[in-house]
Amino acid sequence: MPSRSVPPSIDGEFTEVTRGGDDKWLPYKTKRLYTNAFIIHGNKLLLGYKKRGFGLSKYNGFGGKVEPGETPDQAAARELKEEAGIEAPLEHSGTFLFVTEGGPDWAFQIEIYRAEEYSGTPTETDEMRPVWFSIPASSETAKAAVASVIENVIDNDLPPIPYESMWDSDYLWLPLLLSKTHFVGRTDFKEVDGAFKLERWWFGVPTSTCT
Ligand SMILES: CNc1ncnc2c1ncn2[C@@H]1O[C@H](COP(=O)(O)OP(=O)(O)OP(=O)(O)O)[C@@H](O)[C@H]1O
Repeated sequence: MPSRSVPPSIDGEFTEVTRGGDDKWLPYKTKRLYTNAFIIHGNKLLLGYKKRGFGLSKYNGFGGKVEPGETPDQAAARELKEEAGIEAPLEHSGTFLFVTEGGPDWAFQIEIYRAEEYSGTPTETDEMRPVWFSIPASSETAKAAVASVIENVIDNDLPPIPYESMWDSDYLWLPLLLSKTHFVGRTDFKEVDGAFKLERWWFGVPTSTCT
């Protein structure tokens, strides 16, 4: 059987990590840039509970639209400060394109960031309520957990990452972010009665990082 091609929006050499659904990728006219930032502190992950607007009642990283004249890096730092009240040395971790059937004719291009340190105190704002979750142990996170014990920031009483209250595609790429693996991806959703259903997806990592 011939191997299936990567989605048309993916440029460059990437090795597939996961895909699902058919190959009928939705068309879109333009892309709009957004950011999403995640703080990983020892074995804890900081998420925000969205109190208004797009993604209402979901847990997500902190982020929003890249404003005219801003780079995505600048927007990510600004949104983290505005929505969670903190600053962090954010590193770019991945990019994905999100298109919705029954939604706008443009695609969200979401630039994802991570940081393992931060300054300030996560503070609830009009838009987001920051909440810590525990990161499950794996070979990578076990190392972080050891570091947490040393730093005395370990906390075993936290709830696990609430994938059931997050975007349906988060479980596909969040483990890559947690393990510091750069990724690219594409998701197509269908909007039915205000709910977003994942229809097809593709995520990959740069071929040069594969062994
Ligand atoms: C599968 N789809 C998705 N998966 C994961 N995250 C997603 C997402 N689709 C949008 N997001 C994020 O949701 C935030 C919306 O931002 P949003 O509140 O609309 O922007 P901004 O803060 O600029 O708006 P206002 O100031 O309220 O106008 C922003 O972080 C964006 O990256």
